[in-house]
Amino acid sequence: MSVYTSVGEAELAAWLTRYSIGQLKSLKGIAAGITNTNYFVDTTHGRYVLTLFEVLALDELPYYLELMSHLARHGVACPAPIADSTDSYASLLAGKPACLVTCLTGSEVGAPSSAQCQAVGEMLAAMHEAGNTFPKRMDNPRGPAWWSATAAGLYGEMDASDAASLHEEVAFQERYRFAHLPTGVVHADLFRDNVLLDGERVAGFIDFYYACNDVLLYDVAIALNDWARGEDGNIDDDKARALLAGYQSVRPLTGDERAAWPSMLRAAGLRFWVSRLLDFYRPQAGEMTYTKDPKVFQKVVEEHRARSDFWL
Ligand SMILES: Nc1ncnc2c1ncn2[C@@H]1O[C@H](COP(=O)(O)OP(=O)(O)OP(=O)(O)O)[C@@H](O)[C@H]1O
Ligand SMILES: N[C@@H](CCO)C(=O)O
Repeated sequence: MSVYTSVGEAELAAWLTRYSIGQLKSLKGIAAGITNTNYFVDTTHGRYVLTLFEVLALDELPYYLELMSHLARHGVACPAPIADSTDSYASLLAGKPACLVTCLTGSEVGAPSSAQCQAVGEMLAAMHEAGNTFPKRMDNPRGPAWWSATAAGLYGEMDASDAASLHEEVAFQERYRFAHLPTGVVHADLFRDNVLLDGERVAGFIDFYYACNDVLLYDVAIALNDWARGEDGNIDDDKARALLAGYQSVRPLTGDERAAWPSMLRAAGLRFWVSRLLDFYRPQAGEMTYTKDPKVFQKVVEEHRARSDFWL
């Protein structure tokens, strides 16, 4: 259940007068999602998605909403934010920062086919290319400095062999410098639950709230570690190759990127291993998240360590 903030029809109708999207017909809470409150909003002009932000503040939203607008304008499949009469994408509703975006077709796919993985890889590369002309910047709040410091605070509470494995990975990554690799706008959380698919077509990437400027290859590795991972936790070779083939059909990897790829797959796994450990050991009071299993990403990292074929 993810309607944390209730909005009444009268309150919404009054807020909608700032938009040029017709009259409110109905609103319906969206059950999926864990961070924000989402509603489908039907007006006389069509269907929109209303998001009330439960964590981000109003002044933090322009980077993300302007990025989505930029990407949609460039033909990347993602929701387009709707501007109000002050030309803003967000304002307060029921005391929360809120925005309206276009409603996409399609749905989340838990067990994607290789063709769907290929389509996601291709759209990710299109997103990276379109991001080249986005002028705003955002540092990655969950980069190497973050995961090293966060892991350091958790070793003492972890099982000794898990802590040793985590420490080994943090130390391994500290020896790598990815600064020479191509950078740009990355989604940074392109998991299966953040993509709507319509058959084999990507209907849209959603949830851009970890997007930032970072190494492009990192985004490919994050996506592959989730999209190609089967129920047994192992990476499926066909899906991994398909995602990479889709990506490279738009943006072929450079020689430096190919050389960095095995370490980058581990770095991308480490980031989610650490964030899931943090949620597990330090659940935030009042934060509306349920803990996802850190072991899944420990296994991903340890498998990549032992791997010899990286699908390139
Ligand atoms: N633009 C959109 N068009 C159609 N459906 C959407 C759109 N945005 C979100 N949804 C639907 O709403 C659900 C919840 O959205 P989302 O996953 O963004 O929730 P959240 O709580 O904001 O984020 P998260 O769950 O990742 O913390 C999605 O699974 C999707 O089904
Ligand atoms: N996609 C993340 C959660 C949101 O950042 C995970 O599965 O750990």
